[in-house]
Amino acid sequence: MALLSVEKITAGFGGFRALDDVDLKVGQGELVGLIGTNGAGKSTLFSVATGYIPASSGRVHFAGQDITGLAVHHRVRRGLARTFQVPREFSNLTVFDNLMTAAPEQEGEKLSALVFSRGKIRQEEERLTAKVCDVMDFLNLRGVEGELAGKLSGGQKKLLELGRLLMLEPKCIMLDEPFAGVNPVLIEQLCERVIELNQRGIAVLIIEHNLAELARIVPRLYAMDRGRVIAHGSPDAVLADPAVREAYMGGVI
Ligand SMILES: Nc1ncnc2c1ncn2[C@@H]1O[C@H](COP(=O)(O)OP(=O)(O)OP(=O)(O)O)[C@@H](O)[C@H]1O
Repeated sequence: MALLSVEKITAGFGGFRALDDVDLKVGQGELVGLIGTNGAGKSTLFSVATGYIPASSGRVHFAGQDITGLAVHHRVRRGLARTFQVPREFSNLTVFDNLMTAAPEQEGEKLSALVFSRGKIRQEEERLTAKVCDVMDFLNLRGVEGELAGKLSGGQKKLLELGRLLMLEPKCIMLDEPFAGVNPVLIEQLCERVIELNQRGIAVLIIEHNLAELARIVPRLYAMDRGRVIAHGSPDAVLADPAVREAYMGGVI
């Protein structure tokens, strides 16, 4: 059974249909790519799957449950989380604090904390600090932990955004153009991290325009055009598909 299953999804903006009867599946621990020309509907599909935009018809299942009507934070709690094309870090907070604030629930912030012992709150803070340190080590962000996030390079912001996802302990991450605006050295680093996360069992769905880079790391690809899935399968098969070649530059890829 698929971990994430998007079934016959239609969604749009006003009278415009951005997604038209879209089916897509990501298996447990799978690494899947999603490609398509500008405006094909890729980000909208991410938004529908993660609850930012409602579907007008169709269902979304995650880990065997129907999550179609659930709010974003309930989907996150179940382990489904996404990044955005433009990272959404808190630019006036440090890297460390950005990671700290991404953790799902912090005892020290809850009203019920008033009745918790100080020791318990401190324990929770220590646990979170250790987790932040693990994430920073994993993403090679230790050297900038005290920097304001707004001052980071484009690539470091993408790493931080990935780090904020990891604080949520997700089962499935959806990465929206993780390599866009990132220098080649950091792209390499991001690729390695994504592959390693996947090897640890996290399912990954990646939207990427850098087809060569994507085809190198994913065993399976979906291609979209004008709101519909037009091909899926191995990267070689999808990139050779006539409908895909036609959609991209009239058949020149
Ligand atoms: N908030 C919105 N309001 C109106 N139309 C929108 C909105 N968001 C997206 N669209 C339209 O929906 C269509 C699909 O957009 P979407 O961003 O999902 O495409 P995409 O495949 O992610 O494109 P890109 O690769 O350029 O990011 C486009 O025609 C876009 O203009």
